[in-house]
Amino acid sequence: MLELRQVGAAYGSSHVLFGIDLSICEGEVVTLMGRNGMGKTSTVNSIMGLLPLTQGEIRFAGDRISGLPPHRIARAGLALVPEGRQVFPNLTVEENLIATAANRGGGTSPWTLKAVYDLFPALAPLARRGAGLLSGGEQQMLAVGRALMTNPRLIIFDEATEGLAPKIRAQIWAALQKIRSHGQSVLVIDKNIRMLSRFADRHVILEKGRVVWSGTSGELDADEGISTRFLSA
Ligand SMILES: Nc1ncnc2c1ncn2[C@@H]1O[C@H](COP(=O)(O)OP(=O)(O)OP(=O)(O)O)[C@@H](O)[C@H]1O
Repeated sequence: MLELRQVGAAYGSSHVLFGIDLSICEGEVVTLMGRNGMGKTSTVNSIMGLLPLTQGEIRFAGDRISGLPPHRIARAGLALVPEGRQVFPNLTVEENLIATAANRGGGTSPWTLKAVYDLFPALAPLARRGAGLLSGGEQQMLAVGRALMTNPRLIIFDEATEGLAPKIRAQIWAALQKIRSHGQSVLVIDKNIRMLSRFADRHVILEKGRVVWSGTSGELDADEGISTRFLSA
């Protein structure tokens, strides 16, 4: 469904990605891991059309999407829950959810307002509250809900639990498990390797803008050295 072939990218003259290969099949959950500054967010930005490619190509659902503007890529069925929970602060919770509503994936049981409130019961009583007045955890739930309301073919979570209190973090992980059980294809970036190995099918580890390891959760669990070599601080 998503395929990156030999993707390179740069911020101006500063090259940060060097020939990334990555693929995600329908219904698969794949993680992108690596220490700080290794290129995870840059890879996501390349997929979403926010960072131009210097080499390679990105295909999604059979079509080439690299080179398209971000709104066209989103319309093709890709949704991003970015780092730092971006919601419209001047709209209410419900307006935020409705603002993005669509059925881009064309699924038969699309996400609706009710389904999002069932997923995050804490949001329902806040429906008419301005999103800018929510706590960090509530804003993150809303950011996930907004992405789901587009009914994407593939949803990308970039550090969705970063900086949240443990209780809220657990709620977001529980929601991600439910989203996954809907058969949703997911690309997830997070530092919690234990949660990721339980949650995902496959993993891709980046180091200095290159893929240095990829494999299944079983392979990751079987070799503790991988985590020490590529992930620990
Ligand atoms: N806007 C930017 N301009 C110039 N260089 C950037 C920019 N954003 C990121 N970089 C550089 O690109 C490289 C990869 O950064 P990136 O944010 O993709 O890493 P990351 O793996 O997502 O890290 P983190 O976990 O800290 O978010 C780093 O060397 C970083 O300094």
